[in-house]
Amino acid sequence: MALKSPLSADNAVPLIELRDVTCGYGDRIILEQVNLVVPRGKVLALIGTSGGGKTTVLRLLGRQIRPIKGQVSFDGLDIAPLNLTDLYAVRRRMGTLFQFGALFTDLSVFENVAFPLREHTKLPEAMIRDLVLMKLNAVGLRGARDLMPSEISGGMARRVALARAIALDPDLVLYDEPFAGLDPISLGVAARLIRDLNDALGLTSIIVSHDLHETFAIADEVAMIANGRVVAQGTPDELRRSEDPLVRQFVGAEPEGPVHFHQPAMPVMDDFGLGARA
Ligand SMILES: Nc1ncnc2c1ncn2[C@@H]1O[C@H](COP(=O)(O)OP(=O)(O)OP(=O)(O)O)[C@@H](O)[C@H]1O
Repeated sequence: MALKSPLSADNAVPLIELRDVTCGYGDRIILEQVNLVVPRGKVLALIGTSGGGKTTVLRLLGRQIRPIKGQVSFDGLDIAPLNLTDLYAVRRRMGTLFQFGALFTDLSVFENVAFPLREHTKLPEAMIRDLVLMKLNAVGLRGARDLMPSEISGGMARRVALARAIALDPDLVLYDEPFAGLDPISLGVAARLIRDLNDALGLTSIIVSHDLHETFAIADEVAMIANGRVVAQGTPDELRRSEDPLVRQFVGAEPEGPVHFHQPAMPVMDDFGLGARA
């Protein structure tokens, strides 16, 4: 398969589309009839309650899990029937930055960013060097190339992970909690960088985050997932102004509302053995 599908040039085709997707783990349904469109060039934030299924959406896109029903399309291509070679070609077009960046601790900053290039290409060393330094420059860390992960701050580590995520010039970058554990300044820097790289490199980005303030500041669109469904999708302003009780509860951080606080469980009396004693 060609690295880019013939549909790549067609801007009318969204880069990502989930159509009526139902999926879960074992017998447990997590997402039900979810529809989600991510237009090219945009930054989409996925927000919602813990355990609502945001990371599951990212797993669907990488086909780490498959839908029970419905279709997941990348660049107009249904990814469910792809053979492994074609699936890997699609995955190469997706960069990922998962929680805390997870750098290889025994590799230098330079080697961390070079890793995907060495794994997935046969480029000569001189070209790998240039590409790595370009990516490190883009995140402001060209000067940190020889440091080890233990010698850099958490914010710097996140930026190295970002350079690694874009090493192969992906079309799509998936961020799962990219701001977790960062101080407010590093968080602001990381958020701005995600936005700037998205625009400068012509990427499309999906960010799963609980940091609504930073996420709303950089996202073009926000989709909220609750109770297994996309309950709202719109611009940050549209979500802020939403009258939907679910959205208001979450965006306004109100403890009471339609989002369930408790995981479904047997009655509390039964769990503590009190039901039978009455
Ligand atoms: N591999 C798995 N096997 C079984 N259940 C899983 C698995 N991964 C996730 N789940 C369950 O699926 C639900 C959705 O998980 P997911 O990680 O997608 O939620 P999330 O919205 O990303 O949550 P958070 O904001 O806490 O990261 C959770 O209830 C979780 O327990």
